[in-house]
Amino acid sequence: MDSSLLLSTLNQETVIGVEPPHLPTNFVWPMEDLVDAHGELEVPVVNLSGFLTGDDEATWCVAKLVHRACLSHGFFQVINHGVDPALIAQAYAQMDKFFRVPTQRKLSFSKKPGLLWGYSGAHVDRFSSKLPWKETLSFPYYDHTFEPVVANYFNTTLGEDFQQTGVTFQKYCKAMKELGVKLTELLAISLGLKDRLHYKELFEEGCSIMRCNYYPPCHQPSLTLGTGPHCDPTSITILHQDQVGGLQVFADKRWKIVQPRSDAFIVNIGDTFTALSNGRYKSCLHRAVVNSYKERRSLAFFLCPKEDKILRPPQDIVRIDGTKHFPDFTWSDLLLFTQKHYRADEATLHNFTNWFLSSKTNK
Ligand SMILES: C=C1C[C@]23C[C@H]1CC[C@H]2[C@]1(C)CCC[C@@](C)(C(=O)O)[C@H]1[C@@H]3C(=O)O
Ligand SMILES: O=C(O)CCC(=O)C(=O)O
Ligand SMILES: [Fe+2]
Repeated sequence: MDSSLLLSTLNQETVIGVEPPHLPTNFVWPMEDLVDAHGELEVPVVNLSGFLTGDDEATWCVAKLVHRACLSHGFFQVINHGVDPALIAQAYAQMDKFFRVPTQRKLSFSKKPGLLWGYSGAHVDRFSSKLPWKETLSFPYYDHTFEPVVANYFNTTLGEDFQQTGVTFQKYCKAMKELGVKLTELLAISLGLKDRLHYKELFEEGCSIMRCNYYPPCHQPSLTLGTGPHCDPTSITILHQDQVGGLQVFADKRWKIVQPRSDAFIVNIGDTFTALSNGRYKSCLHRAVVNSYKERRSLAFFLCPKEDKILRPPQDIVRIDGTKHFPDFTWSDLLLFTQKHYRADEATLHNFTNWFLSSKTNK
């Protein structure tokens, strides 16, 4: 399907009294992915204030909460995280400015094949079925070169009328990286590691992924999905959703609604951190549904380790567990798998492990 035709499908105006055309079949998802949610997920609320100010007792308390949440379905939310609410509001405002740009101009920022960075409309450039009802803008964040990589990205790739967007997301991503690295410390504590900084050096020079998700209203929301069922292949996701609601987590054999909280960031464990915890912490299975009455936005920051670092769980954990459940791999290996060989879903890590081991034995 031609991208601009597809995008006019995504962004069609509903005209009162005029029957909208049927959803194109490539947006229709299988029934098993469309099962209704049942009730709300009781999301553990982790108050970070004591941990962030070095209060040992408060740290111990939240580490136990995080441990329980990560053992069950790899999902919790954090409050008193230290991120300025005004910065979050500016990020949404700048994201809205981008997605309001005329279709042809957005298409001019399209991702190059095989690359993550840039604009995508329903991933029509990558997939021909189960198209997600969303537009995305993805860009890199790293800080070990001391250049403002996000501000530069917007200036050079999107042009000077997006200069303020770049400045805003430079600040936003810096805040996300700082929070993310602190969360790796809290996760190390929750796993009982002697060295609470054990994971930190994996991420300091990593290139993380910032993704703005824009979900237009859909006239047949029950037939499609904004983002299909999946576990994030990355390590830790720090997500803010607007107040419209749509994020759902699969827990206790049911899809559960995640009630938006404007003062909270949602944190979910990804496949890479599941491997780094030797399988103890669950990679959270989640999806995003759409609706017929209002667009929905989410800001997803995917913390990623340095691409070439060998990823393996701490020896203490493997010794206690008696076996190492995943092969040593790099984030570069897993990212390549999701971008060139496999569409990330609920079984990415299992299929990656088989692919990775078979490709090694065939060498
Ligand atoms: C490494 C990544 C691949 C995806 C973006 C990041 C982390 C989440 C992944 C994704 C969102 C999981 C669902 C499928 C996907 C194709 C999507 O809907 O965007 C995934 C992303 C991607 O491959 O672009
Ligand atoms: O938009 C959401 O709430 C979830 C998006 C998501 O899971 C993702 O981008 O990986
Ligand atoms: Fe996700």
